[in-house]
Amino acid sequence: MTREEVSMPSSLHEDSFKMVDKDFLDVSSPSRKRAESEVSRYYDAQEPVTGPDSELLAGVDSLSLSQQVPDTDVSSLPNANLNSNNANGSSSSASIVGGESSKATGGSVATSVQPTFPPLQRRDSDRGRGRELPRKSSLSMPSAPIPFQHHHRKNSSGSVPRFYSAAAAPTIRQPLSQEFRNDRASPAPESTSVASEHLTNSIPPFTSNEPIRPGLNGRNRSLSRTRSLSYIKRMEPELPDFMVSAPAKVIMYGEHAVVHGKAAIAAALSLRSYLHVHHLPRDNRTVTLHFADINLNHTWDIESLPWDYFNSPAKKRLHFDAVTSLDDDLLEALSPFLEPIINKYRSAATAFLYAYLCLGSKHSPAAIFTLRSTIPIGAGLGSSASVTVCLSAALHLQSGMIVRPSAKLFEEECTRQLKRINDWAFVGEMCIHGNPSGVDNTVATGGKAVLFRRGDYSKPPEVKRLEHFPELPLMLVNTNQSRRTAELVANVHSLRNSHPTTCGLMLDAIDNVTAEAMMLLDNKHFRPDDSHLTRLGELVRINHGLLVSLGVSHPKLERVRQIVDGSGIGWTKLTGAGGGGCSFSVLRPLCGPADEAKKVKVEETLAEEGMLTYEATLGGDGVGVLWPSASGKPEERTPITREMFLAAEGSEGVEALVGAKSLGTGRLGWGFWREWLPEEA
Ligand SMILES: Nc1ncnc2c1ncn2[C@@H]1O[C@H](COP(=O)(O)OP(=O)(O)OP(=O)(O)O)[C@@H](O)[C@H]1O
Ligand SMILES: C[C@@](O)(CCO)CC(=O)[O-]
Repeated sequence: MTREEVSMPSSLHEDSFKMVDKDFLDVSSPSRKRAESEVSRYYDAQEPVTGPDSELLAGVDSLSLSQQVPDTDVSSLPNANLNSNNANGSSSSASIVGGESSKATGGSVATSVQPTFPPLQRRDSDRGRGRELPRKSSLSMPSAPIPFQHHHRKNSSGSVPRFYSAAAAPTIRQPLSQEFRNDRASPAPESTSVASEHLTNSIPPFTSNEPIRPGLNGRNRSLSRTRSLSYIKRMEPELPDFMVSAPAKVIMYGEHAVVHGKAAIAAALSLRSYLHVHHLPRDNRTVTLHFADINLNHTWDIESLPWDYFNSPAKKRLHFDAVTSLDDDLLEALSPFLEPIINKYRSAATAFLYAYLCLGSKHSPAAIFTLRSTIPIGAGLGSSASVTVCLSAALHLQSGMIVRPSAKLFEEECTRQLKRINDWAFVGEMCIHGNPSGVDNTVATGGKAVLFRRGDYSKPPEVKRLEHFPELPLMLVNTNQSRRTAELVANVHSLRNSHPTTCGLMLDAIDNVTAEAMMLLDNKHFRPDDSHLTRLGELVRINHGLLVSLGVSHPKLERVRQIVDGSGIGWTKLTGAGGGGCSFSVLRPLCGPADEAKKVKVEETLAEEGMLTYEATLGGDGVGVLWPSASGKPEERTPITREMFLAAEGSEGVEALVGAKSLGTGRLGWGFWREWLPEEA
């Protein structure tokens, strides 16, 4: 699909609104006029355009779509021939469902950020965030065989789905992608794909006193080597253990409105989820999902999962498919396998199993997926998206469908891999949220900051990276009031249905706020001084007021606002879905000890009322990988085992053990998919 490129005169307002709303492109649209006059009034009140602000204005010219990555036709991808490999020899188009799935979007999600960033510091004690020590995996499987009866049931379109016997089901053997083949030829260890590394590592060191006999092709080998190799092969895991990680996010402007086709600005936050993937010996055919933070620990027998159903030509989704809705039949096929999991967390397990079955095969390696997160759960900071990005990245790496980031990974391929991770993280978000916009998983995948808009859910979103996103003085507050994103999103939908005109205007107003903020935030001449911060702060306050009117605030959030407003230290807004969870305040520059004292007083008051205060760093890296999960110099690599990961104490312990700050980035530390050369360790 070709992205609509709009050519407009590069004036301040026109350029800045390009990505915000199609309405803005129409110079006569009321929303465009409103925002223009707002912004003009602001700049008229500033210094003349020859002063420092002229630089600010000039920088706005840089807001354009020109950096968007062009769309890519999937047929040109090295692994586009996947479908033709199925057992029943069906043609490639037969196994792709939906015309749209055959296209890659080219959405630009990769970012350019500083290599490391300080972890978010909790101000209060680590209350309530202690982590479990290792628990024994429970092997619980549905006793009934795979339910095939639902295959005969009518689907939503009224047709009777086909029955797929195991024999007729295609066995999809994934071909080596081009990058994999290239990388195998390359001696550089950091450029190997997951699968190629597995091939080189899978033969263990061998020593024997047996006489050497000539083997095939004249090569020497011993008999016991042949015997022990088959034994060792069974006992050896197929792949080394590895880890992936993805950040939390803060929505600065536009939450909820973004679900209704408006734009939002969001940035990655320095809190992260970490997923450890431990591979089991080949003769073990189980997969375990251990979400340690929520005490979810479940094991499935790989071969008894409904592979035939997921791999059937009508249902099969491929790595490069952009799936924009969940398949009810597939969900139903999964339900017996999810029954043993408590209701509250079933959606998180669904997110895993759905992607596991779509992206894997009966032959997927046996593994334990263990997740721990430093992100408060259900608090508006995108904890669910961070988890689904980790799951998506891990499953793609495991199947060899993406390669690890390295200096040799050219920019287009990096963007393509990020897109795959993001698209499948969105599928996980659909399992957890129901109706996500996709902004959370997009930021958690690409990191730094984005302007995001999804007008048409059947099409890829428009994403613009905010290259110049500034370092902002923010204070994050967690009200500790739990809530569910899915419910709040549904509430706004029903309010809009009851009051379409009024709610429509409020959503337009939020869109205007985002448009104005965009001009300040994506500007290399932005100065976090009083005048620019005041402007941003006012927009924060206006956006919060509109969210209150949409009914997504909470008395505790209003209490935070009251305390911060009362002290005069900044401007406050809820972030994420609201209904509790977190707020953030843009802080005024602190001028001397009196201001400092006010801030300390605010923090104390909030702590007395049971709320946690964080100092946040925005704009960090997106999804990253630690392959293998080990630390130290090449000659003394120490594996980071699942047990060590589970035993790490609290968020600080996790950060100290596996955080990018402690392990570094580059070949021996965390690697991030970025569109620039990673730093070598
Ligand atoms: N650490 C975690 N371990 C396992 N599951 C998690 C974890 N964090 C989040 N989840 C899943 O995500 C759900 C919370 O998602 P929800 O969207 O309600 O909150 P959020 O993503 O933190 O907030 P928002 O969507 O407003 O940013 C949990 O119920 C759980 O299913
Ligand atoms: C409330 C919402 O806008 C943000 C949640 O972080 C929902 C979404 O965009 O999916």
